[in-house]
Amino acid sequence: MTTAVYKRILLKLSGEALMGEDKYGINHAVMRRIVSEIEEISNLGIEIAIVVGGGNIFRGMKSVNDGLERVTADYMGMLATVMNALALQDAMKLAGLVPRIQSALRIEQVVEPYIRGRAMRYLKDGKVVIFAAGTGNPFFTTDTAAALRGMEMNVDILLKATKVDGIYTSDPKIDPEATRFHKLTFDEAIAKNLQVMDATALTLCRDQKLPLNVFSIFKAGALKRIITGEDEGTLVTV
Ligand SMILES: Nc1ncnc2c1ncn2[C@@H]1O[C@H](COP(=O)(O)OP(=O)(O)OP(=O)(O)O)[C@@H](O)[C@H]1O
Ligand SMILES: O=c1ccn([C@@H]2O[C@H](COP(=O)(O)O)[C@@H](O)[C@H]2O)c(=O)[nH]1
Repeated sequence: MTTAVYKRILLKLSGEALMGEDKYGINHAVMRRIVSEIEEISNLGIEIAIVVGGGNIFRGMKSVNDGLERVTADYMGMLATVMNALALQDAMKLAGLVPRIQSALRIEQVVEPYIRGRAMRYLKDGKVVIFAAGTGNPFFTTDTAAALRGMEMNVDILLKATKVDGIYTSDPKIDPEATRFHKLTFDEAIAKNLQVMDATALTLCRDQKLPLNVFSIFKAGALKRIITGEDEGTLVTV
């Protein structure tokens, strides 16, 4: 019998992961594969909260160079995460999961607003809660939203699902010599400025002692292996 070592998790899904090998947007075949990985751990009785990124559609900082005001660009980035959340919700429904989106920005005809108590109840009821629109504030990222919501939901661990299989000495997409860390402390990750996750998110996790595991969502079964306590990706602790 498979035994889970975590009861409740916060899964940060990178927006860029949702586009697979495409250049932009959502690749629905990739989305279905990701959902099937989530379904596998939901079947183990894990309570799952998700923060979804928006980098596959819009990144605030990038558009500032094209003449947008930073705050405008960041709101556009947050709205991009709502689009991803809607697509993820429908893919989850098709797979038989029961998702609920809560948004940090109020757009009530589309999704319900973030209400902590309600989100906690959904999790206890076995529903998958998708947090959209990041923190609701410009100048932040969805990594920081993941750390924040993870702490608010009292999760056991923050799992950052991305395109690379852990934290490397430098960006493995650029540096072929980069080597992967199995384990790190938050202080080491911050001091080495490893870029895989922003410093605000790392600091929040460190201060609240919320462990973090960075792994590849494209590696079949990786999510389940982490949940069952196997060594996968990079584990960051205090
Ligand atoms: N030291 C490092 N170790 C691992 N990955 C790194 C490192 N430095 C930079 N990266 C890059 O960081 C990326 C992980 O960030 P990712 O794009 O998943 O997060 P994000 O920016 O939060 O997501 P989104 O696409 O939603 O904006 C990897 O694809 C990798 O190329
Ligand atoms: O709390 C937040 C979260 C996000 N943003 C903006 O959205 C985009 C997309 O988020 P990613 O974390 O890069 O996936 C981000 O570039 C910001 O512009 C935000 O302003 N506040």
